[in-house]
Amino acid sequence: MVFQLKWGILATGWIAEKFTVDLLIDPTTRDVKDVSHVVAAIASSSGRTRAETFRIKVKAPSDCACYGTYDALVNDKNVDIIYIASPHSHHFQHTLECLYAGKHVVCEKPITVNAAQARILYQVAKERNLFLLDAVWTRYFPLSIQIRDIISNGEIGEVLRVIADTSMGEDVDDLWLEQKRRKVNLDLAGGALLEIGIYSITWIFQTMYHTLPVDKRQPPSKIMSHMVKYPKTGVDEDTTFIISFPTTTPINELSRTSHGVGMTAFPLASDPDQRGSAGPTVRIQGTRGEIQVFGMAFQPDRYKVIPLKIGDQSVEIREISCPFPAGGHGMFYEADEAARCVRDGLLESEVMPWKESVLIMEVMDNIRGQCDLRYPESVETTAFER
Ligand SMILES: NC(=O)C1=CN([C@@H]2O[C@H](COP(=O)(O)OP(=O)(O)OC[C@H]3O[C@@H](n4cnc5c(N)ncnc54)[C@H](OP(=O)(O)O)[C@@H]3O)[C@@H](O)[C@H]2O)C=CC1
Ligand SMILES: O=C1OC[C@@H](O)[C@H](O)[C@H]1O
Repeated sequence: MVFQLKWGILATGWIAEKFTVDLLIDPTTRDVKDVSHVVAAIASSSGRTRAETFRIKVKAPSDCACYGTYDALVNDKNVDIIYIASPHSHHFQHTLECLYAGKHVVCEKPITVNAAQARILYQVAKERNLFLLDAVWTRYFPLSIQIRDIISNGEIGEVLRVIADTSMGEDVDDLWLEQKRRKVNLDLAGGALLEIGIYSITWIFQTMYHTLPVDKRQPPSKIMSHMVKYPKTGVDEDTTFIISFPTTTPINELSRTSHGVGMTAFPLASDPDQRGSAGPTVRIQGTRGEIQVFGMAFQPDRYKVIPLKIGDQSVEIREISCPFPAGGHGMFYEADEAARCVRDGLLESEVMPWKESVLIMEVMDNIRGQCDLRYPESVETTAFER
C-alpha cells in the first residue's frame, strides 16, 4: 500500500517553488514505492492571484486550492501537513498557527530564530500529537545517510575533527540591493549564520554527535566564535566558530574533546568554480581516515573516503557520486521522510530529533550572544501573536 500525504504550501517564494516542484516528481524515479505526495493547497500572503500564478508555474494540478491568506490554508480540511517557506523571522508564528489548527508541519531551516522558540514549538507539537520536522534538507540526502553509516560503522575510526565551510560567494551590497535582501535584513533575521552557517553546524552535528548511540550523545562542552558584520544592516556576513564535544574515549583518565571548525560567509566562496577545484567543502577527520565532501555544503554531490595509510600498505580511495534523480533539487528526500513519519504515527524524525534541533539552535544562540547579534524583539519573541 502506498501512503499518500496531502501537502499545503505556505508562502510562494524561491524555496517554496523548488520544494513544490520536487513534491510533484514521481517518487518511483528515486525508487520510492511506499509513500507519495499530493500538492493539495497553496497559500500566499500576497493574495490569491499570486498563489494561482505559483500553482501554474510549478504545474500543480488544477484542483489544488489557492488561497490569499495563510489562515485559509491552515483551516483547509483537505490538507494533512504544511510546508512553511516564509522567512525565518516568521517560522515561529507560522508554525504555531499550523499546529494550533491541527496540522503536521515541515518547517524550513532554521526552524526558528532562537532555541526558546524551538522548545515551545516542539512542546506544542507533543501536546497536540502532531509531527514537526526541522527541514534542514541536507540531512535527508542519501549522501548524508551513507556518510553517517560509514562513520557509525567505524570505517574512519573516531571522528576527532570536522571542518565545514558554507560560503556562497555573493556580493553583500548586491544582496542588499536585490530582491534577495531577505538574507541581509536584520528585521527578517538575516545573516550568514542562520541562513547558511547552519549547514556547517549540520555537518558538525551529523558527523560528530548524531553518529553516536543516543545515550552517548553529549551537548557541546565549549563554543568559540568570531563574526564580521555587514555595516549597512548589522547582520553577520562572515562567521567562524569552533564547537568542542566531550568524547567517549578519555586518554589516561583525562577527558578528551573532539571539535568542529565551522565557517560561513556571503562574500567568500567555499567552492569558487563550483567544480571542487578549491578542494572539499567538508572534511571529516577520523583516527583511521577521512571523508571529504565536495560541492556546496548544503547540496553536495560527491564524497571521497580516504583511509589512513599505515606503513607500506596500499590505500584504496573510494569516490562516490550521488546525483539527484529526475532533475530534482533534492528536497523530495525530506518530504519522503515526513510522509513515512506521519504514516507511522511518529511526532519526530530520527534523522533530526527535536532534542538535536534545539541543541543546534542553542549553538547559534551562543555564537550570536558572543558576537552581539540580536534581532528585534518582534522576531526573538516567544509570544504568539495572532
Ligand atoms: N532549504 C533550502 O535550500 C533553502 C531554505 N530557505 C529557507 O526558506 C525560507 C524562505 O526563503 P526564500 O524562499 O529564499 O525567501 P523568499 O524571500 O524568496 O520567499 C519568502 C516568502 O515568504 C512569504 N512571506 C511572508 N511574510 C513575509 C515577509 N514579512 N517578508 C518577506 N516574505 C514574506 C512571501 O510569500 P507570499 O507572498 O506568497 O506569502 C515570500 O515570497 C527561509 O527561512 C530560508 O532560510 C531558503 C532558500 C533555500
Ligand atoms: O538554505 C539555503 O541553501 C541554499 C542556498 O541557495 C540558499 O541561499 C540558502 O537559503
